[in-house]
Amino acid sequence: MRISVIGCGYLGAVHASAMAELGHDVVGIDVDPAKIAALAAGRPPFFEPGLAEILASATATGRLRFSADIADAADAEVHFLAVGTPQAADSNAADLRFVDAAFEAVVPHLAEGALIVGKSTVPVGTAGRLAGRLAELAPHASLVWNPEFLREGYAVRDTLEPDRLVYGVGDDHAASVLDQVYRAAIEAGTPRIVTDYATAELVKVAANAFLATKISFINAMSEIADATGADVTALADAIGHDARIGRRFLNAGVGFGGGCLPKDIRAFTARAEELGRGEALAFLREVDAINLRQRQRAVDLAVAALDGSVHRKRIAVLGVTFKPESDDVRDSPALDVAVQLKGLGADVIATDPEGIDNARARHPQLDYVTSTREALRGADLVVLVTEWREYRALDPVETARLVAGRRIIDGRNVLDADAWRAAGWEYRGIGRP
Ligand SMILES: NC(=O)c1ccc[n+]([C@@H]2O[C@H](COP(=O)([O-])OP(=O)(O)OC[C@H]3O[C@@H](n4cnc5c(N)ncnc54)[C@H](O)[C@@H]3O)[C@@H](O)[C@H]2O)c1
Ligand SMILES: O=c1ccn([C@@H]2O[C@H](COP(=O)(O)OP(=O)(O)O[C@H]3O[C@H](CO)[C@@H](O)[C@H](O)[C@H]3O)[C@@H](O)[C@H]2O)c(=O)[nH]1
Repeated sequence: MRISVIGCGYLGAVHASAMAELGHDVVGIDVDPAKIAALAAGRPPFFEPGLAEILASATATGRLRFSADIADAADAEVHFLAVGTPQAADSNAADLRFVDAAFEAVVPHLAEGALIVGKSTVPVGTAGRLAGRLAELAPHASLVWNPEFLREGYAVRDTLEPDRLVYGVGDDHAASVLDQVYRAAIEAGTPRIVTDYATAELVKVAANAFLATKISFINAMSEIADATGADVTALADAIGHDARIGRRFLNAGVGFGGGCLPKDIRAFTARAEELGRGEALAFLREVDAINLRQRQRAVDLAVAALDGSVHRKRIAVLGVTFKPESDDVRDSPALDVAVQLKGLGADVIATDPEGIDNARARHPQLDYVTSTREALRGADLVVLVTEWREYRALDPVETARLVAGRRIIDGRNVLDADAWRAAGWEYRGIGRP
């Protein structure tokens, strides 16, 4: 099929490349000329495992093109909207300016029978509003909301082999067109839920609210574990054996960040308040508060490890991205911890395999080094805040030779506490004795 993907960020660039990989004829559109130039040259503008390969092969065949001119999307049968919906500058609500602008920009170019497919995460009610506007401006076209559930770090696989497909539709025709787009996944048995706009929009934010709640639940347990000498990782293993609970997303630590979970639970809360149902989601405020407290707890542990003051102490911060296998530093707990330590007067040396450029652009006041050894050399304290494989694999004996003081805070509970203590380290995890 002929497809356009409007917005080529973390979601859109992967979606465009994956659709071309499936054999569709795709044009990616973005307002950022630098991003378009990189993508058109077959270079991913961000780090995402597997993206470089499918981007290069699809651009080489000519099945995947990029343009900054929306008119180049005119002959597409299906237009995916994948622009950002960040938190508004002055409230918890989602900023829908980019969705509205992209929608208004594509409408004049819609061919007879064209389909607009919303992928961005939006407040419930947005699709209904846009469908009303489409009926006025281009009654020959229709709209579907098809939320995206990919995880950064696994984005290519999640797009090609999703857990489920959700279509919020206004008519049956739209669903059959989208079935052609996703034929490969449907034939492979991917569950497909066809529903109304509001339900589809809610499925997305409900899923993220549930995941965020699960993480904050275990982080709340980690606070109680710290107060009682219990071990939150053993607790998570034990409750996780109950299939109704499940072990995944029960890793206590510095908490969740990124361009999705934090802003999505806030936008969901704000939308519930607009609907006069703020109380129903009041618990999400607590989920957010617990999450932010985890960052403070890591900072407090650092201060305690250095006998009450980090001032002028050299602290190696391992990781700046919000999770491993991504260069994304949006609302990153790791970067937040580094910035807070710097604010307390520490000499922070931060390192990360992929995130340094993005981190430096946001927080130029920190010192960054690309080599882990260089970050560790002479450190009074090591703080592991993003669980990159390289950091999980650190050898306590070898690491001890590099540092000035054998103190480590494991902000992701991924190290073998016994092994580190045996090598003479003062080890502190989150909710671990
Ligand atoms: N990142 C993820 O893992 C992920 C997963 C699922 C859903 N989402 C949702 O997808 C949406 C996009 O997220 P993202 O992380 O890709 O954001 P992003 O900021 O990385 O990308 C958004 C892109 O849209 C472009 N853009 C803005 N206005 C435009 C316009 N009028 N026309 C064309 N392009 C325009 C921007 O230049 C940018 O490249 C959000 O709603 C997000 O919540 C993201
Ligand atoms: O047990 C856990 C699991 C995750 N995290 C943290 O939670 C954050 C989010 O992780 P993850 O959900 O894997 O990353 P995202 O790529 O942001 O993906 C989420 O947000 C996307 C955008 O909406 C959705 O599409 C995905 O389904 C949803 O998982 C990261 O900071 C993780 O470190 C924890 O602290 N403990």
